Amino acid sequence: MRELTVDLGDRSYPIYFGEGLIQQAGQLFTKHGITSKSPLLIVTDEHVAPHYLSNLESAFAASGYRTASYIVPAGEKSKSLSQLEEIVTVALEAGLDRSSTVIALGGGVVGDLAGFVAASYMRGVKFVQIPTTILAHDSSVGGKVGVNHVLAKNIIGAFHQPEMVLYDLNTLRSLPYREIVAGLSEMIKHGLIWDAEFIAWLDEHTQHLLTLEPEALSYGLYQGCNVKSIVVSRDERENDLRAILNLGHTIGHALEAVSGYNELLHGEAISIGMVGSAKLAVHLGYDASIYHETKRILSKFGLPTQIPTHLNVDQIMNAMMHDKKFKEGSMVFVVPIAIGQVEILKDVSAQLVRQVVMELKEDV
Ligand SMILES: NC(=O)c1ccc[n+]([C@@H]2O[C@H](COP(=O)([O-])OP(=O)(O)OC[C@H]3O[C@@H](n4cnc5c(N)ncnc54)[C@H](O)[C@@H]3O)[C@@H](O)[C@H]2O)c1
Ligand SMILES: O=C(O)C(=O)C[C@@H](O)[C@H](O)[C@H](O)COP(=O)(O)O
Ligand SMILES: [Zn+2]
Repeated sequence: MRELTVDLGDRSYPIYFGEGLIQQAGQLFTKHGITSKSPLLIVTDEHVAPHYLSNLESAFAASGYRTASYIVPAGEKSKSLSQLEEIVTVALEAGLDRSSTVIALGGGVVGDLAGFVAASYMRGVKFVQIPTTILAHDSSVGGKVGVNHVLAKNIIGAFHQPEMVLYDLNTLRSLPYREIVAGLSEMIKHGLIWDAEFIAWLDEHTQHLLTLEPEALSYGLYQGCNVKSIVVSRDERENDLRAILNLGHTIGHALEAVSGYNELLHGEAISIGMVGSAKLAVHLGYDASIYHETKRILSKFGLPTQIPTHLNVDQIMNAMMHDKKFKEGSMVFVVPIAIGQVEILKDVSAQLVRQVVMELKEDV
């Protein structure tokens, strides 16, 4: 079993990576002092529940914990205020109090939603992440939780760190291939923003990752989480450095919003966004090799690098104006300046971004 610590002083927490951790969940909760007279509330989704919910419930029962559970529809549309309200109803009916714990069993959608329930129920209860997608190596670490608004992604939310993260690598075996590919997009992002050696390793192990070879998968997830936890430990509330984790997200979030949150997967949208940021860097005078290398590695993993032609440029530009990095009329963009290194540029011209979006549609 691999282990990492997210270093946040007295709110530090462990990430455990291993096979069969769901079966050990009750023991790990007890080891970490998570006790509760009320039931633990497990939030999951309709694809994950049939595979893993009863195993998790049995593991808790074997350690003397009672559980309640709630299953949301799968997909981005469940990151909504209406789902949050449904879960709060279940929490009240099950008798959760201020000492209770909410558990996310699923991908980033369940993690963000359940985390926001934990952040807001009775003004905050404990939270544990049990990620079941590759993408969730990113979403389960760092404490960003929240839901979407029809006009903008993740616009209602909070920072609420988990007590721990239990990454049971066996769960990844049931992922559809498209979700494996999309999840690897954020792993590549962690290399592009911080670690050129990790990009070289990803390049070498592409097939091992796409086929879920156990040692490659475990190391890739570990190193992705390692980059994320270093950044979060240095700037938990995104005052400055943490914005680098947003590489590709200004364009990517806009693409998700204008396509109705059901066409592009998050990792796919971020892949296109990262190519856009690299293109922007070239327009700003950085070396063209950054763009070619970014596009090459993403394509090698089978990720999209072009905006679907039917999406409207004006709508994409409007959606970008709702980005949380858009401050006082200025577009803030994270751009790669070398492989493994990015810069946060304030005051990027909207005209130039528009040109990049148009080029991304035409694949020039
Ligand atoms: N909070 C953060 O820091 C952060 C970071 C990155 C992404 N996110 C958010 O995460 C979300 C995307 O996460 P995601 O890609 O995990 O999406 P997801 O949670 O929708 O999961 C992807 C799909 O896989 C299914 N699934 C999940 N685990 C499975 C398993 N083990 N076997 C079979 N099917 C399984 C789900 O039901 C869903 O259909 C987005 O909303 C994004 O904004 C948040
Ligand atoms: O943790 C972060 O910080 C990130 O930016 C990680 C992103 O991959 C993630 O998609 C995050 O939810 C985006 O945050 P937002 O503040 O732009 O909504
Ligand atoms: Zn993301």
